[in-house]
Amino acid sequence: MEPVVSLKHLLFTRGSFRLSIESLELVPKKVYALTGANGAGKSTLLRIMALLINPQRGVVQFPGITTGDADHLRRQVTYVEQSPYLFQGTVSDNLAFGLKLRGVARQEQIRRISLTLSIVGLEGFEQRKAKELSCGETQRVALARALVFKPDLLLLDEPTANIDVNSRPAFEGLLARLPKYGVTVVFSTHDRFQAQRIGAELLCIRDGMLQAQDTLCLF
Ligand SMILES: Nc1ncnc2c1ncn2[C@@H]1O[C@H](COP(=O)(O)OP(=O)(O)OP(=O)(O)O)[C@@H](O)[C@H]1O
Repeated sequence: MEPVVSLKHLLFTRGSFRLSIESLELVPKKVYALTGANGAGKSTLLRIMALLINPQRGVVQFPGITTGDADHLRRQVTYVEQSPYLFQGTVSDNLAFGLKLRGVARQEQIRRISLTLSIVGLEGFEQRKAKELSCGETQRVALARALVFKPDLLLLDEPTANIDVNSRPAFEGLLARLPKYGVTVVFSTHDRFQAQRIGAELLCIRDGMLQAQDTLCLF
């Protein structure tokens, strides 16, 4: 099976920090949990895969995504930050913004927004004010805002960090279901047992080095 993303001979340095990955291939429609201690390089790796920062050496390829050009590729690979920013206006406004920019017709916008909100468990939230949502709801809207583009690869930086323990199982269930919609998910977490609960494959980084994929991730 062709990987969604493939990293080869990657080296990224920033001051004394060094992220080095000889080879990593992520297969389609799977969930990966990226774990490791503070400062291990999780966010850096996600941002490299999101093409937001460039490594000094090595290649990041997307053989599983049929690309016309760099813009097309950026649309198929979406990244959600740990504390996502929703702008003022409704939930629907937040989801429609990128669709409008991409020239999606109004009726199709409405259809996709409603479908995506139901995927993240926020049916009927279209007209809710974005700034009046709880942390957990904000996180779901941010996820919906990324999913509405139907990405092939979804990169989430600590998506459950601001979600309380009671709401966490529902959010984890949501992450586990995403491959059903054709998405490959990579999310970072400090909770290595979360990978087990979600049925995600564990990717462990220690001091900027990716550990062998079946290694117990202790840090
Ligand atoms: N904007 C930046 N400028 C300079 N150094 C940075 C920057 N962002 C991160 N770093 C450094 O790069 C290294 C890797 O950071 P990164 O954020 O990738 O780690 P992480 O595993 O995501 O950490 P955490 O679990 O604390 O979020 C750290 O040493 C960090 O201090």
